[in-house]
Amino acid sequence: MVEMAFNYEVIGRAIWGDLTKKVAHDQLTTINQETLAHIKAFNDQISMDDVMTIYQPLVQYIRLRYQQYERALVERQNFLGEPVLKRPFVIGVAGSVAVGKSTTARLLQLMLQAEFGEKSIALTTTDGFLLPNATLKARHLFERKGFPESYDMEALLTFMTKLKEGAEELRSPRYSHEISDVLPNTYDTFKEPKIFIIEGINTLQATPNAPVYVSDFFDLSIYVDAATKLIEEWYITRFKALLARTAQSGDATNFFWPWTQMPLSQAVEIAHNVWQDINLPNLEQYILPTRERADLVLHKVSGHQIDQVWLRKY
Ligand SMILES: Nc1ncnc2c1ncn2[C@@H]1O[C@H](COP(=O)(O)OP(=O)(O)O)[C@@H](O)[C@H]1O
Ligand SMILES: CC(C)(COP(=O)(O)O)[C@@H](O)C(=O)NCCC(=O)O
Repeated sequence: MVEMAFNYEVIGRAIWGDLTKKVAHDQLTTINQETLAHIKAFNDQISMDDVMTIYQPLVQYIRLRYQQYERALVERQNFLGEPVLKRPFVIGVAGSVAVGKSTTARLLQLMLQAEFGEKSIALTTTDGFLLPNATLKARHLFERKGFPESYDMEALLTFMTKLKEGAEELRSPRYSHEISDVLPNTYDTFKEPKIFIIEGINTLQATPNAPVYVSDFFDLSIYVDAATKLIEEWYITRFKALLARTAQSGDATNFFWPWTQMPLSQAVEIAHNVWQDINLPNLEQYILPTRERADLVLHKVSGHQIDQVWLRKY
């Protein structure tokens, strides 16, 4: 049996946190008050200690990788005697449902925007490429939501191809956790970003019947990891927050409304069952086995604190 994580350099929080101190001062991004305010406004639960200790060195590392990427692109086009193309540097973020992928991706977007400019950094999620709930139900796939067959992988691969071809304008369908469905005719649009972040449970998965993987389009991949029991806890906390928001809105058409009309303990029990029957098997069978594909693993412990960063050696 091959030991897990054997292909990674496992770097503890304190050592990782010290890395930016070794970067020449003129290259160091200082997180200004404005960026901190944006982060707080987006999620006030995010620890500022994590922002400084984990994310600041990570942004430095991404900048390094971005510079290497740009150089390689110029050298390749020079070799071919062709003009240099505008191809975004693509970062994929993977991990379980509710592990914190979208929070990590948004945090990275805000921090990279401070460095590269707001318009340069775009973000989308593969949730938008899920088949709509009505289609999943019609195909008897609703209990398989999040599993590979519940996505329109062809549309996702077409999107990735256009993105890397440097399309001038591009759009991706939007998913809403509030209604737990893809929003009809609602898109995010992108105009030639320098860095494109795409997050989703399936970003490192193989694509059945297609010659390429989504991750073939990535220049850097990140897997957000944690013990399964903790992720289940975070899933339930998020569920309760969504219920509270729905109850407060008084919107009886909301997907979560029926759960607001029963005792909380009963609703939470249903959520535990959804975790047990859908999201946990998906994690064990399809998501966790992709972890070792990632260039970098952010390992979380209680309270979402990152205790280790794993950097792939080979
Ligand atoms: N760094 C963090 N600090 C505090 N809470 C977090 C952090 N990351 C995620 N969360 C919370 O954990 C839950 C799941 O996070 P989310 O980003 O929605 O996960 P995912 O996109 O992987 O499903 C949410 O309630 C979110 O607010
Ligand atoms: C949309 C998802 C597949 C992916 O979610 P995410 O990683 O954004 O949390 C997931 O949230 C989901 O809906 N799973 C199906 C079972 C459930 O309702 O949780």
